[in-house]
Amino acid sequence: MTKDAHYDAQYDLYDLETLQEMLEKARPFAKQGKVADYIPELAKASPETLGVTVMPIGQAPLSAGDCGVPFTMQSISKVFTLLLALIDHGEEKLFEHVGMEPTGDHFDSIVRLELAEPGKPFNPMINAGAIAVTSLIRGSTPQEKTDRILAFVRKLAADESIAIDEAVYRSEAVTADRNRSLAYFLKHNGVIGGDVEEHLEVYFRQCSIRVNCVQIARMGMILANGGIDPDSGEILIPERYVRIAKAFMLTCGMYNASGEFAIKVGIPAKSGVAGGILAVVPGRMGIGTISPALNEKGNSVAGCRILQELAARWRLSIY
Ligand SMILES: NC(=O)CC[C@H](N)C(=O)O
Repeated sequence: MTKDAHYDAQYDLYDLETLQEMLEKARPFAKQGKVADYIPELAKASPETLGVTVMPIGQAPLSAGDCGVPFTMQSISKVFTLLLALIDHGEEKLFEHVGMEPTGDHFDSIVRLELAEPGKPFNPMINAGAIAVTSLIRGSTPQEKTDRILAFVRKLAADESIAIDEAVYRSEAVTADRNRSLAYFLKHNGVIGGDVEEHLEVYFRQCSIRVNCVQIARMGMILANGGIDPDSGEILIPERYVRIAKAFMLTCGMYNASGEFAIKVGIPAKSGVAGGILAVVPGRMGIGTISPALNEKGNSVAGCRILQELAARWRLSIY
């Protein structure tokens, strides 16, 4: 682990009391947000749910609040399909289909697909870019592709019990006119090939993978550790691809609030509309938070707040 001039060993002592205190400080902020309802099944989530897990590399995890409550990954899954597509094809091929720049637009925006030539989505963290990335995942059927994504997620989380929430999957699949529009537009532009409905099926299923804070904290911890499982020493992801994923999380992971998040928190993170956030403190820890009430940009209000409090207390910012 590299330590900068401001670093102090005391920050390696992550204590449960601080975590609980930060969670309680963030709790009132949930009232400022609203649970997503454009996917009807997500509207059933309780806005009161609030949980956090911190998993330092090589140390026991610390959890506070509702860290065991399940939620669907939604856009957090975009980080892992990006990694799998990189493993499947390498970066040269991947970047033929998706760009490297933030957009400043909402996560499901379509506007730049027409305005920017040649219609390539700006980055893999917005819906259009993620659908393009998912279309690249190897496998001969949607089932096979989904199984590979699920196996990858289970391996990183070290939890074979992780499964797809079928109710959320169905709910999204029947209400996804906007994502369908994006996908067909991408096909028209030649960014994706093959059967659009099959790509969408895989995309909706990856978004519906059911996790909890402990599981996403472990996935974040693997990214924090450069792709190596500290328990087994196994390389789960090539380091170069982890760097690409972290760079995208930092610049685009919180969509058009990524700049604000970099200033207030300062660590790579990815949010999802079910209210989860996966955060990575390079060389130190993975963090998972859940609080379903979102701000207008689609990020969990209390989740961002917990991360902001923890970053200030434990000096987590990478800057
Ligand atoms: N921001 C998100 O989490 C979006 C994911 C959601 N499944 C969608 O495609 O709309």
